[in-house]
Amino acid sequence: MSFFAALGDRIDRIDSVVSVGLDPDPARLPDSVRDADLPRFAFNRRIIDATHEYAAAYKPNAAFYEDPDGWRALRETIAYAHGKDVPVLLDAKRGDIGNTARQYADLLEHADGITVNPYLGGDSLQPFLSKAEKGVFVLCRTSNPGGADLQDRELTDGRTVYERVADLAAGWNEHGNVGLVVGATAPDELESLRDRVPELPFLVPGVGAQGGDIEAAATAGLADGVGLVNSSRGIIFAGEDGPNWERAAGVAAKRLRDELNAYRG
Ligand SMILES: O=C(O)c1cc(=O)[nH]c(=O)n1[C@@H]1O[C@H](COP(=O)(O)O)[C@@H](O)[C@H]1O
Repeated sequence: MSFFAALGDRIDRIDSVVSVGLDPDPARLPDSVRDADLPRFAFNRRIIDATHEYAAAYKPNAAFYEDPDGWRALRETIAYAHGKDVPVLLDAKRGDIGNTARQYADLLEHADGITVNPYLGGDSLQPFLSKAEKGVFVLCRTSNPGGADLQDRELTDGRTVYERVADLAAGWNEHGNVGLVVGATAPDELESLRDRVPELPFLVPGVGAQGGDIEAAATAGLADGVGLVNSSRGIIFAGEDGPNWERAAGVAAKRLRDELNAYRG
């Protein structure tokens, strides 16, 4: 089954579009997991136990795993999430010349989808796009303050760079496996992109710790009901190092689901 068909099924089954970001910052891990063989996996496993009934997907960001133990923790995390029947989107933001991109695309062996960077153009993304059953989310209008520096620039044809990316991504969607990454901190752009590429599901990060717009995320993020709204720190560190940190994560995931559902209608 294709990534978006499976994601749509999961969204319908649990009535949630929440993506739980698994970004286990080592400096913030609770004491109770620090002595585990793989502390990041021990943490993620307990977060997954506490949140899976609200999680349409998990999104581990590769930055938190790029060392030998980290890769082991990531693989265990993905397998554990799959054991709970939750798809996993690897937030890797990759993009490179074809020969290198083919190696990066092997990252998709274990995950169900990936985030990619369009800066090197269409050929650099082919190794990802050609994996028809995997989801490929193209960075379009990012949530960080500097996202505007390049992405909002106007091109000679009057389009902004992020609009051009959206148009290109729509053209790359030969297998129906392409989505866009659009931050909730840019609600106007989010809404105009929904009108521009109505068929593309969005991954919308930036709610929670970055203070993004939940209403815009819930209304503009979805294409025919399919899309994801991600919170990482706002869920996984909701209880910080308190004794009930897992419970706090579960409560935060449920709260985000309910807030989004109030606007999903
Ligand atoms: O691709 C992403 O997921 C992403 C794109 C973007 O524009 N902004 C953004 O915050 N992200 C990621 O989404 C997550 C947000 O984390 P929190 O701010 O803790 O919710 C991090 O893993 C970011 O790298």
